[in-house]
Amino acid sequence: MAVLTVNDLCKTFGAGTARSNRVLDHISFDVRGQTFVSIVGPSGCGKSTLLNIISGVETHTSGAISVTSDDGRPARLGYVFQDPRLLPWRTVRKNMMYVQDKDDEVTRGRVDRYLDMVGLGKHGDFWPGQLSGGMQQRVGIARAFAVEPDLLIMDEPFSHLDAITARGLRAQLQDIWAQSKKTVVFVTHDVVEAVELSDRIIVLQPGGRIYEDITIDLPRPRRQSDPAVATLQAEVLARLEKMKAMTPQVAASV
Ligand SMILES: Nc1ncnc2c1ncn2[C@@H]1O[C@H](COP(=O)(O)OP(=O)(O)OP(=O)(O)O)[C@@H](O)[C@H]1O
Repeated sequence: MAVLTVNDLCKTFGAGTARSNRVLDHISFDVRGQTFVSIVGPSGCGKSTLLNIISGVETHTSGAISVTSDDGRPARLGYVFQDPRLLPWRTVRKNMMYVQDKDDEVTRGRVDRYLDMVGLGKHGDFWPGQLSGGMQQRVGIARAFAVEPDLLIMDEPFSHLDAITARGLRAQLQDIWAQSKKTVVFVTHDVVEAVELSDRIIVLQPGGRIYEDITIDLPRPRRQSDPAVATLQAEVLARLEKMKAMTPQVAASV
């Protein structure tokens, strides 16, 4: 069943003015439950705008979008941003509990379980300021999964981290995702990252159209050192280079 359905979606900023800017142009796709889908594309192609529309902080100009739960209740969304936005005056565990509806034993147990999954089971009573940037982002990831969302939106969660930390977090994200099988929409600039993590990659092109919708059919867990992963990464990168060559104005913006 589709958790996210995007149907003929358009977004124009400043519609009807001299500065009218069409950012998403008749986009249609859906995301089935328990799949990990990445949205990639050059800077300015509308990735963040699409996420903002999915999460409801931005309106769309036309078309339709819906997020559904599997049991008919209002769909619950979870978010992981570039910056984990932890409240510095709350401990790690209290940051995790802050976004939960209930403060009962089941919820506390779930929060501790997700903290464990990201390797921070012993850090629940730490203050955010006592953690490294990578550890803070792990808390952000655990916090989002612990909400048990119908759809988890991740907006370039590793882009502020150094390459080694990001690689470790990608491996951890794969593990936590394999255990929880949440439906994820993940935005990234990084095709290599997208191939490592995703069941499917939707490539947006400048002007906000879907250029390609690529199925990534590789066994998990995937590691950078795996030749099959590296081969597919090279192939998808080559396809993006082709897109850039076809739209020369992109080259300057990537
Ligand atoms: N609130 C807004 N008002 C007007 N224009 C906007 C607004 N938000 C975004 N835009 C424009 O929409 C286009 C797409 O922006 P968006 O941030 O969605 O792209 P992106 O693919 O996420 O880029 P990046 O990868 O650099 O984050 C850009 O031309 C941007 O200037």
